[in-house]
Amino acid sequence: MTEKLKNAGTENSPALLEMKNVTVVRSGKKILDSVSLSIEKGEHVAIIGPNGSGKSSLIKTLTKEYHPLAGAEGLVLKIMGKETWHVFDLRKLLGIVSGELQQTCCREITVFDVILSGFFSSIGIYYNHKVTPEMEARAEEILEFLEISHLSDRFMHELSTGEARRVLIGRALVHDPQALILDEPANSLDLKAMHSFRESVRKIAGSGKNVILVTHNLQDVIPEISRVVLIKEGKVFRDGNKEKVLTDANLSELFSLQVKVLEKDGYYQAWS
Ligand SMILES: Nc1ncnc2c1ncn2[C@@H]1O[C@H](COP(=O)(O)OP(=O)(O)OP(=O)(O)O)[C@@H](O)[C@H]1O
Repeated sequence: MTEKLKNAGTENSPALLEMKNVTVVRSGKKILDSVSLSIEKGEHVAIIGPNGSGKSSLIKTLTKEYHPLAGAEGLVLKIMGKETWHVFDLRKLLGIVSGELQQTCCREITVFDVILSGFFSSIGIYYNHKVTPEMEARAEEILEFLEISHLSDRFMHELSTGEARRVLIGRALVHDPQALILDEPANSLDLKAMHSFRESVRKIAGSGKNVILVTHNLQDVIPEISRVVLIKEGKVFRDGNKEKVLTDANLSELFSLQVKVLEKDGYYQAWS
């Protein structure tokens, strides 16, 4: 057992995540296999793996969309020290941005309404939603923080992918979550959009929240992320310090391909 697992949080300051022996089975297949992973409050972590390795399933297990196989020996799944969560409270704690969410939001809804709708866990504002002046002030504050106030009245379906991605970060931030979880965040962003996106995420990483980045692309790993977890075939394959984990040998074994890793100014790239 690693030191990180032994020391997962304390009673007064619990770990953001404590997972031990978590196995998830879907359609008769083990998609997570005895996963043990602990993430401290405020820690920034990249979870990297090939397509189909189980990254999104791991996140869906955190958000209670997928459930671990009950009865596994030594099974633990705690978030902020608690095993049982109301899904609504969990959504306030974990701000999630994914490609799936972007597809759902790509409609005739204004940016301002999409951000506000984070308060109601909806997409858009409906007649039964009571929007308070405090909520509007918070939405405006977030637009400013992310430097996207100029997009406020634009419709989501008219935005570029990069702009929309930053709006979704804004939606995820309304509740001031402890963790921002980004699932394949920079997919299909061009160089400039990727730069703006990274700058937004770096700002959030500097604000004391956890940034948990799920990706198969090394370029997404911002310098603030110091720990990397490699996932292969539903298992934790490597877990540790970024410099020690992101090696040619580890990445080659992870992707079953000869891979060369390059680092420049705190950013990484993989060549095959
Ligand atoms: N609900 C489900 N029912 C059946 N199989 C599933 C389900 N969800 C995930 N899987 C399978 O579990 C495996 C892991 O999927 P997952 O989406 O977690 O991978 P991933 O690492 O996020 O992949 P990608 O990088 O392509 O998004 C895949 O083989 C997938 O087909």
